[in-house]
Amino acid sequence: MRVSHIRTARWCDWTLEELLAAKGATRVSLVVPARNEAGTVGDVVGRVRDRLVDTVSLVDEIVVIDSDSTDATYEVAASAGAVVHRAAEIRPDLGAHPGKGEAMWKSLFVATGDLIVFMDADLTDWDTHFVPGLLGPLLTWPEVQLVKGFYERPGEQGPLDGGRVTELVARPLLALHYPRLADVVQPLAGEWAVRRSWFSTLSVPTGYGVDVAALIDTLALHDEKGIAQVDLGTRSHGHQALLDLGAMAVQVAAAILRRTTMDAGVTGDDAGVLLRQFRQGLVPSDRVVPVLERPGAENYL
Ligand SMILES: O=c1ccn([C@@H]2O[C@H](COP(=O)(O)OP(=O)(O)O)[C@@H](O)[C@H]2O)c(=O)[nH]1
Ligand SMILES: O=C(O)[C@@H](COP(=O)(O)O)O[C@H]1O[C@H](CO)[C@@H](O)[C@H](O)[C@H]1O
Repeated sequence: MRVSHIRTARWCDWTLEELLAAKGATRVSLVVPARNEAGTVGDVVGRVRDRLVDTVSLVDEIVVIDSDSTDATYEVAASAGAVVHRAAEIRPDLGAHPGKGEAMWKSLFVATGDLIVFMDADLTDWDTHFVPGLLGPLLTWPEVQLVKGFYERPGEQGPLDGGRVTELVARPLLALHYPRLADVVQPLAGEWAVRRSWFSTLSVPTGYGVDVAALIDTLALHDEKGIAQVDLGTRSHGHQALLDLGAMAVQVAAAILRRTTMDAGVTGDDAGVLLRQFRQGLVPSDRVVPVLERPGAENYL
């Protein structure tokens, strides 16, 4: 049963020449949120700079938002040619929170693009065609506000489908509450692109709920026609431990449920969900998982 139709393309549906012609005076920012990614962020920045900034002018700036790193992420990204900002130092009057979504929200105060392409910093198997692929629909289909990437995920035991949180949390909750998004192949993909004018109106979860929240909010206001997805080929990334993915799952579930009538039950600046996990049998290990959301950045621009 086909429950929805999300317009789907392949990254190679547009040539670079076509995209450059469609781009005209539109500004494009690549934004990379990065927390302790000194091992991979230099490659992400360096290759995009080499292929899409220095050689052709598809990307106008590469902005790395250093999200409270304790390693050399800042220095590595800067020497690879990115404009680097520490999330906590952007608009200090607005406070600072940990998390990927916070880094992406704060990027709106420093990135200058009309179009923003987000890419994770922990990519290991990827290529620079991700960026033109994600820009294709935004540059050529005016009704599209948000473009989601999808890909095959090669694994040691053959291709993996979605990641663990994708398959066990996001997809089941979307099937229950947002069946119109069932066609979205990778709802949590960190590689997506959006019009600044739209993203800056959105409430943004500070943690890992950011990606799915933007998808749901785009559907709510713009219907399926506001969303496109692009096949980017193959992609591999670093993996977190299962217990850490438990915290990601809380944030993804909170972002989805908050958008239904079933609020996750937490509000306010110190909002957090107590997650009790068990290590070595019966040893409880508690953590408070932040599920805070930032109001649309346009309120502060
Ligand atoms: O507090 C955080 C956590 C993650 N990230 C970045 O968000 C992206 C995706 O996060 P992560 O790699 O932790 O997720 P995974 O890919 O392991 O599921 C990466 O570029 C991280 O460096 C971030 O900027 N701040
Ligand atoms: O899909 C998921 O369950 C998680 C974790 O994936 P893995 O089980 O480690 O491959 O990955 C998602 O979230 C990440 C953080 O935002 C993104 O980087 C991935 O693209 C996304 O698939």
